[in-house]
Amino acid sequence: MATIEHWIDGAATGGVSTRSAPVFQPATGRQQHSVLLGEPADVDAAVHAATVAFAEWSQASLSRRTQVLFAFRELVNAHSREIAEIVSDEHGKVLSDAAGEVQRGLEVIEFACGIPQLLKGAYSDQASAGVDVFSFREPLGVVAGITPFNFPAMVPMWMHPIAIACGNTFVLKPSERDPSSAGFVARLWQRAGLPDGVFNVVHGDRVAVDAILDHPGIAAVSFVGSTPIARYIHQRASATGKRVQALGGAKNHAVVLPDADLDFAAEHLVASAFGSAGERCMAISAAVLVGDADRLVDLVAARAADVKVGPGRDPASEMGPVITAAAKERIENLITVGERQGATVAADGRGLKIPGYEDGFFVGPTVIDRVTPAMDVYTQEIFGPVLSVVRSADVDQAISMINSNPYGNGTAVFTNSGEAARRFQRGVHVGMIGVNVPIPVPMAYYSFGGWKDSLFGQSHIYGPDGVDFCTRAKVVTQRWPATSAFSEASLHFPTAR
Ligand SMILES: NC(=O)c1ccc[n+]([C@@H]2O[C@H](COP(=O)([O-])OP(=O)(O)OC[C@H]3O[C@@H](n4cnc5c(N)ncnc54)[C@H](O)[C@@H]3O)[C@@H](O)[C@H]2O)c1
Repeated sequence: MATIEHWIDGAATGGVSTRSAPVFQPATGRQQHSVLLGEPADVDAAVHAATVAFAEWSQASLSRRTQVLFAFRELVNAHSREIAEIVSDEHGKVLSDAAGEVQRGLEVIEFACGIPQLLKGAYSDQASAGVDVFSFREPLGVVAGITPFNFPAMVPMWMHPIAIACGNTFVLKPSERDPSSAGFVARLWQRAGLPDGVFNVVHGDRVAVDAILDHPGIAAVSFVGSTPIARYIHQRASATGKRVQALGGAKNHAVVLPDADLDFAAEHLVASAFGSAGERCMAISAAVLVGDADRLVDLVAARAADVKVGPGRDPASEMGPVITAAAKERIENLITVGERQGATVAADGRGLKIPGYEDGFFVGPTVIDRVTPAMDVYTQEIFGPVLSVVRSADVDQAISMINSNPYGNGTAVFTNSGEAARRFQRGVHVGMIGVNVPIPVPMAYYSFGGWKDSLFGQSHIYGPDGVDFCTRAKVVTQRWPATSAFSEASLHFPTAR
């Protein structure tokens, strides 16, 4: 059985790693291969390669950087089907979802293609004082990315194309549950002409993560994953003086107001809650219903029962399995606890067996009605195909429910009232808001991130904020000729005109 290796300084390597973890195929429940678990010395080797490569890459002409990025974009596009197949097999999501994830990654690469040419500072005309004052942005050095299992191709692509476009070098620590696309992408970077050592992959668990967080050669850490780990990463990386952005988990509410088109709302609730088996940071996890809740619950439960669950590679499947046997057990257990705490199960996905895939980690679409904010199924991030229905008296109660929740990733409102939508947008404490659409999918050209426990660190990820995160400004004040008449006081403390 194959073992997935690290990618350091332009080559696959086992490094000093002796530990490995099994990688399962969620549809069959069988082990597909293993992945090496990196040691601190493996991280050190990757950081060393990235540091050496930084000397050349940070000085590469803007035209060269742009050409490499365009070539990388072409290669990812040409191999998008293969990347999607790797993702679908290891993660379990249906092939169309995996292909969609690669497309979103491509959009970030396209955004990154323009960065080298557009990376600008500012100029201040101080000609009267005989000086020029200008600023420019420089890359930081070695940037590390630590990523979750749920978008194994896309989330790393939120990070490395922008970091590399800005002139940094990169060390990626992907999720150990679906690690294979990282090495595939590394080879595409190499074929695109990226110098060896600029993009490296170290697989592993918390041992490799801690080695990254403590490594003095790493300037910045970008993390996406669950809230407890995001909080930990932010604290530990900050303690060692690194720039850090850490995106955490989510509990996304969608509020349906009485004037909304209920069929339309039901369709979107189902697509958002059960797409990729609910393993999306922007999945709607709680539907807050104001008004005719019974009718909407019936519509959603009927649609949930119609979702075709099966292996990701079957073109008929609309939803695949969840990532691990442990995730299946945790999700099913939460549903049972919800029932015990007084909720009613309107569509039940527990114990689902798919013919021919009896050992797969399948949980069917589940709708739990009459959930209250005190129940575990509401307070915990489920990260599975479960939609909780909470009934609310009015929009203000719904807003205060959302704001009392520690997560602040995204939310949505379904209504035909512009005034209610506007009140909702202004009132909620979250980072991404959908109006008559589910939680918006992040786009490449604007920065995004959650509020509260969904984002640690000030900077958001990708888009313009990603460029700021991956660079720092230098301000130059210069006087030519060196001997020209100049008054320091006139520059910094101009006298009244
Ligand atoms: N906010 C966003 O945009 C966004 C996007 C995608 C996923 N997510 C979140 O990611 C989570 C799902 O992904 P996951 O289960 O892979 O997250 P996770 O936090 O378990 O793992 C993320 C990364 O951290 C590492 N890690 C795990 N435990 C660690 C520990 N104790 N010490 C150090 N490192 C550790 C993992 O190896 C992995 O690379 C969900 O909470 C989801 O909401 C958020």
